[in-house]
Amino acid sequence: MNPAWSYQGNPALGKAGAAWFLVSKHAKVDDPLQHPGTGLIAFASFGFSPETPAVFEVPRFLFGRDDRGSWLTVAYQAHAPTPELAASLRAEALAWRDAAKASRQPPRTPIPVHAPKQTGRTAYEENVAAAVAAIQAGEAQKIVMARRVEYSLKGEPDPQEISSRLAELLGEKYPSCWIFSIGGLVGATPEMLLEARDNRAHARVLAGTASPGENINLLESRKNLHEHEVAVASVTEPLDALEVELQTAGPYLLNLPNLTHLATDVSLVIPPHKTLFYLLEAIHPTAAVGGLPRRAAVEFIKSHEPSRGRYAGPVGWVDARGGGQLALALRCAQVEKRSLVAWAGAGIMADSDPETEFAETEAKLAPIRDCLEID
Ligand SMILES: C=C(O[C@@H]1C=C(C(=O)O)C=C[C@H]1O)C(=O)O
Repeated sequence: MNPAWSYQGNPALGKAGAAWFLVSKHAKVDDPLQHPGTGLIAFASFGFSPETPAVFEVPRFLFGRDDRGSWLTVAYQAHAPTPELAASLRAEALAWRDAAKASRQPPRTPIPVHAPKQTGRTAYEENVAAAVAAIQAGEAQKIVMARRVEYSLKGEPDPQEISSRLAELLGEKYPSCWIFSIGGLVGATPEMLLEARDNRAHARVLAGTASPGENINLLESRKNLHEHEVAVASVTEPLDALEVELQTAGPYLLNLPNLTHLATDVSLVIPPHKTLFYLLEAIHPTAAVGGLPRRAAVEFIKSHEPSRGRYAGPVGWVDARGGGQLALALRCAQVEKRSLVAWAGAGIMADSDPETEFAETEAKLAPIRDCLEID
């Protein structure tokens, strides 16, 4: 279904924010509920780097639900909106909802795929060794290296159905994570880049990981604590430079079904007349997915990895009141016509071991792998 509004091209986050500000300012919004998720909403998924085209759009119809109830939002563009037009769109939306309810309850059974042709293990371990060498040579302090794994889908897949099924399965298996499905990128992420409501925002920074069977106490591991500190500083330092008032709480242990992370919460006050996008542009990519210094790490990533697409980019939704949630697109896969492309990465420091880092990416692929039936 065509969106009511979409941003074309590959915007820098600040530009996307400016476009959204204009749309929000000029839109006529009738929203009797006025709570998070109601009113004018856009779904957004940006690339890890600005060369990747973003998906940023207002759906024509949106069915929302929270613990207070459910609602329907209809969005449209018209020069001279009339009550008749609104009524006919509402009728169309309800018919669409009923048809969707009747036809497709995605089965909650694993998605059949072929085993990947290659794990990419050797290439990944070589990349990690190269990153360690670059760090030891003083080119950077931390570089996050990621790998992509492609599963081909069996049978005659319907990408829309695969996306809904993957989102359902992830929601069931990873209830404490943020589930997203935007433009075929589907995942269950534990990391919140920035969520905003009124003039307050909040981030959850993750870095430092213990995989199952790895017998370490992250809160006593110098390597992991240092890796974590670097990631937290990559969020707080740019915000301090913008004179944003902030507080941090952490590190603490975040236990997930597949692994444990070191986590720090950052709370901040959004400066007057500034938006979520303005702050995002200052911190993305954080050292949780890029590295330190940011520019050197991103250059290294670009010269050693294929394009990450929208993996490790901001993903979520924004409203017209300056609120929203933009998480980091991790633990996710891009659904293509005949394949599913999953990504996972790990933060590399001077003393990282390629085999251990590979094992960590395997653990980070678990959420996607848990939803597949691999032959
Ligand atoms: C890069 C990923 O995860 C990030 C890297 C982490 C680490 O290296 O310890 C931990 C959490 C995430 O910030 C990923 O899941 O692909």
